[in-house]
Amino acid sequence: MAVDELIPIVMTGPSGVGKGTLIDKLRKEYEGSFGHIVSHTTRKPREGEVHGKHYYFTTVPEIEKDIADGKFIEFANVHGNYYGTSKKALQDVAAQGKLCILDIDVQGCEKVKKANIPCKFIFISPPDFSVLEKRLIGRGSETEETLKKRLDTAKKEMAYKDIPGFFDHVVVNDVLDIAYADLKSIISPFIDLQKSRK
Ligand SMILES: Nc1ncnc2c1ncn2[C@@H]1O[C@H](COP(=O)(O)OP(=O)(O)OP(=O)(O)O)[C@@H](O)[C@H]1O
Repeated sequence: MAVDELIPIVMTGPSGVGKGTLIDKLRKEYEGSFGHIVSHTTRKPREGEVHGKHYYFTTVPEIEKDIADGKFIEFANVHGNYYGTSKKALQDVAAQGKLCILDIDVQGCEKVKKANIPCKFIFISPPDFSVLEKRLIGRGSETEETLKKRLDTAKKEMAYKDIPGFFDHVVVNDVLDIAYADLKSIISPFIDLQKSRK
């Protein structure tokens, strides 16, 4: 498949499915092809997360003002925290001739679609629901309360993958290497295009 436009790649899927893990692998293998889009969030930093690198950590009043000013292409309030991608963050990456990869939730995808921004939409799905719970517990990032919230949200998000035409691709993340190979086959035409434009 040939592509002729360096459109952003949007990865979504329930919390704990492995989006971050897959994106990290892509970034390692194709170092230099992907720009770094720094999202904004009002959640507290996890250990090791750096402001301006992993996220712009911001406050609710600040992000609400920027959203009202139309500075975000998508944003969502997930589990009581805002997450969003500013237009400027995408422009910064495009200006460097790099490929954008967005890790956003399903609500964010809806907003990007409504904003008519052309993107490649990829849903990362768990093989089954119990796997999600295991991965979230295994990651050690959740309290009992946030785990329940994430799993409740995940149930709703999973329904979207079956909406005809909503996603361009669904990748099942069961065995990591197989999921990664599937993802690579979808993304490699974009990598080729990005490299040819250097
Ligand atoms: N195929 C896989 N098999 C087993 N474990 C996996 C697999 N993919 C990811 N994991 C593990 O599952 C946990 C959740 O993965 P990750 O943090 O990448 O999820 P995420 O979708 O980015 O979540 P969030 O949206 O909450 O950031 C991590 O501990 C990761 O190492």
